[in-house]
Amino acid sequence: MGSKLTGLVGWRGMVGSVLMQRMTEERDFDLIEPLFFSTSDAGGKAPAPAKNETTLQSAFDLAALKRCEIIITTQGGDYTDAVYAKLRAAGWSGHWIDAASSLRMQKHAVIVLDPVNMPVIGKALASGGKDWIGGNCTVSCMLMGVGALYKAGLVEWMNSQTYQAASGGGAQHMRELLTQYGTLNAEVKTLLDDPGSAILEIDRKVSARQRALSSAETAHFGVPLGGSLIPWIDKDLGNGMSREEYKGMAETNKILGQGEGFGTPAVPVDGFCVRVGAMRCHSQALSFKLKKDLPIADIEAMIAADHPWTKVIPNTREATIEALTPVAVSGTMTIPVGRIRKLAMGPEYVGAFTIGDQLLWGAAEPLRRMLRILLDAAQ
Ligand SMILES: NC(=O)C1=CN([C@@H]2O[C@H](COP(=O)(O)OP(=O)(O)OC[C@H]3O[C@@H](n4cnc5c(N)ncnc54)[C@H](OP(=O)(O)O)[C@@H]3O)[C@@H](O)[C@H]2O)C=CC1
Ligand SMILES: N[C@@H](CC(=O)OP(=O)(O)O)C(=O)O
Repeated sequence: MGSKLTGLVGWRGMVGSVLMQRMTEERDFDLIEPLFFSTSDAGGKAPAPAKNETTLQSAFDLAALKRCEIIITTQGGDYTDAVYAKLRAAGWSGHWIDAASSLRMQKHAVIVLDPVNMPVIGKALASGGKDWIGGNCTVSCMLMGVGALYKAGLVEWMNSQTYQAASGGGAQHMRELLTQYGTLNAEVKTLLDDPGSAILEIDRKVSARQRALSSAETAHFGVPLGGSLIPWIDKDLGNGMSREEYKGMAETNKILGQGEGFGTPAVPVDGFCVRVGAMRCHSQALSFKLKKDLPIADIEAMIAADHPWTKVIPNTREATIEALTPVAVSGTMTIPVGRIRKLAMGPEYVGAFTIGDQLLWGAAEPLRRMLRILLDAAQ
């Protein structure tokens, strides 16, 4: 083996660039023949990991796509909507690995997060599954942190309150956030430079500038995010819930192979999803009702033993502010879980706080690992 023709679509985007970086670090390109696609530069030069196929193919050319045994796309949902069904209708029976949400809840698709759901992936592989979709970043990062409790069947329900980074919106959203921070700083720079200036005057000027940000300055988030937050992410489902909040319960249960479509009860998962001014880490405060009263030490031990990337942070002020922040986690594969303690509601109620880099475990890494699973299975 070692030369499966693998199509890469979306490789120069933000998620795609992180995927390329991880594939290079893990030497995945040694195991495949990559074929690079583009929606904007067909005929151009493919990037460095290219071997024999050095010309960019059109990402809408079904004949070129059909040549691939595996296609990995991080191009986005509009691309998936435009191409996937046509490609299958044209008789393509290869493996489709996708970061977009479009196909996630379809019956034929598996949401991939192998440290959590390898048995679900293995079962689908054995029965001829071909569609492998990365989960919502918040859900994937949460399950990478506390999946051990779900796997042990301990969770009666879970409430989550998220603090989601600008990167979840895309590259332009990150730029907008930083530009807003700069604008606000510039507004009060002179006052900040004067240690004797009045803080309420600084606050007044910042608030006035935030409210005066133009539509161009808030083009991506719609309202100011720098120095503020936005308690709504993704579409309005019309039932009081945001689509991001809906994904919490739907995707968590589907990843675990339970609930609708699996003939078992779903674990209730609900809460609020909030955009904050972090760069690329999604943080979440979780409250569990467990099915039994377990000592905190046992819960910590289960989480710590689950897989190599999770790390229990002692529930102390020092350890928390050192290791349980987006700044500490950004760009790393570690999923810290801290603030683990019993809640006042009763002995079965447990709280935790977890953080994950939403471009790594939240987007690129589960796709990369699925590629490896397919390559291993073919050996
Ligand atoms: N952002 C996130 O946190 C997450 C995103 N996803 C999924 O991944 C999809 C892609 O997201 P993301 O990577 O943020 O999207 P990007 O906007 O960064 O990239 C998408 C595509 O835009 C085109 N593009 C146009 N201009 C540029 C430019 N200046 N630099 C780079 N690419 C450019 C590229 O296509 P081409 O080369 O063909 O022109 C690229 O593949 C999302 O739509 C979503 O479905 C999933 C989980 C998390
Ligand atoms: N909606 C996520 C990012 C994302 O792309 O999610 P999904 O893959 O479920 O569409 C966020 O804004 O943080």
